[in-house]
Amino acid sequence: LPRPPGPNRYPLIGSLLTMPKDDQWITFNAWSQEFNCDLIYAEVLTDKILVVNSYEAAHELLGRKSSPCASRPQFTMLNELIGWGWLFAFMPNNETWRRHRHLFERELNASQKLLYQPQIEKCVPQLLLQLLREPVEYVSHLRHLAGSIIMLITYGIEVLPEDDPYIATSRAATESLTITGTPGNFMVDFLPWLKYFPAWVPGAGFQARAKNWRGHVRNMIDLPFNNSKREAAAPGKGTASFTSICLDKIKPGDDDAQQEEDIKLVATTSYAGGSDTTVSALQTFVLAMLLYPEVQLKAQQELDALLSRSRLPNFEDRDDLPYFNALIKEVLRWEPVNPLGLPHLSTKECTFRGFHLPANTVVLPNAWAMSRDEVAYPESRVFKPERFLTDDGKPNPHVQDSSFVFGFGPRVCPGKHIATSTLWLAAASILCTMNITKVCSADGKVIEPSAKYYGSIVRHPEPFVCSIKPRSKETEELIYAAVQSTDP
Ligand code: HEM
Repeated sequence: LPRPPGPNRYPLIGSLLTMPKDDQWITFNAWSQEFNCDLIYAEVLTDKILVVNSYEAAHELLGRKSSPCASRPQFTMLNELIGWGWLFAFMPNNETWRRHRHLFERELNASQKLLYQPQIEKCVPQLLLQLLREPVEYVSHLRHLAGSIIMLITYGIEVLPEDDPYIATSRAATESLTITGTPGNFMVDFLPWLKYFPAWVPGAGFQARAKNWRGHVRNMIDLPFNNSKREAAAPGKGTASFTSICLDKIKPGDDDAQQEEDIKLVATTSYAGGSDTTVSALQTFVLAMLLYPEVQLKAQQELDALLSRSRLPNFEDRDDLPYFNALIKEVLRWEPVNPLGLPHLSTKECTFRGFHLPANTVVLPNAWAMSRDEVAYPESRVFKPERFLTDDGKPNPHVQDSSFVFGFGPRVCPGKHIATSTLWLAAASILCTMNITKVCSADGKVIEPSAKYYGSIVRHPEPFVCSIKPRSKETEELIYAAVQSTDP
């Protein structure tokens, strides 16, 4: 059987010269249309790559429990030299991955709301207060929110409002994910034998950078866990968290050290997987509100009708806000956080839709292409929550929702409930109390955001200015009251 269509291949280098360097998901989607096939196959040096450009194909190939593509490719810089290979998001489909994933899902699944919703409700009022005091720094506040929620859920640690050491360490470590996750940044990923070159050899500067990041990653793994363990051991102290609950469940006589190491590494995975991604979605929410004031107003009217501006929203209100729920789905669809998802790897050769896929093919689900499917989402570039609703404003079961942005099958994002809950409550609370509007320059011209994105493994909007102000004196009072009640 043939391989799927793709760019021209040359001996030895394959399609190296035709592979796009930036915004690859756009070129892959364009190739898919050119070849009239939602599967695109390319070879680059020794790597085999399959890009899946439609939801249907991704669901069929990756969505099954027994999918042959449930492993992950190993990148020398990321996994080996920096040490991220310890985190289950980057592990191959092996016994340790299964153990770690099971641990995460056992404690943080959709029905364990009590382990994450109260924490989110506790942290969101702090975000509102920070936005009130220093609106210009809204991106830092969103980062702080995402970090503080995950630290509370995983370790029971309440971080400092500013300059928190845990958040600083984790940010220094996760910075390496953004840089090493961009294909082509490190030659050692294409020529793994370069890893044997010592740091002093010209061209081996990557070794020094890896060593520096390795230190941050080790601190990120050890520091919060050790403190959380100490807190949990003190009688009557410590908030129940993923770590404390898992430590309590260690059965005496089992391999305690191994189990403790598992808990420690799974806890770190939550921060690595959940902080930057959630921030990106929150930034997209702010951008959409800035560009679509009529959507903002409509969501505020729905919130006001339910809450009468007399209290902040909470998770009990979820079923009563269909327009706002559609808005959250649209935030995730409009500009997918991970445009190419996370790479999967096929572990055996297989046949799919009449094509032959060799073993060890890297499979990239093109979430960006899925979000631009004009049949599923007409006028896909426009931010339009109504697309998820029927004419009478109810959720439309016939429209594919935006859950594809969380990936597929056995590797689907296990943090998606925490992510959507965080996005939901933060966005609802902001809309309830604040207006997001464009600002004018000194000469009176409205400053438009570029609405462009940067990054590859996780994308963020380019920095943009906006005004975030309380909607009224009453909504300002609501914020102070909420902060008081969560942190008397
Ligand atoms: C809007 C926010 C988020 C988005 C868009 C997102 C998206 C994704 C995607 C696309 C994957 C890869 C799925 C696949 O390979 O098919 C993934 C994996 C993962 N995510 Fe998320 N995620 C988000 C938030 C979170 C949060 C808050 C956590 C943790 C609390 C988390 C933890 C993980 C983990 C541990 C994996 C690896 C799963 C595995 O390899 O088995 N994510 N996420």
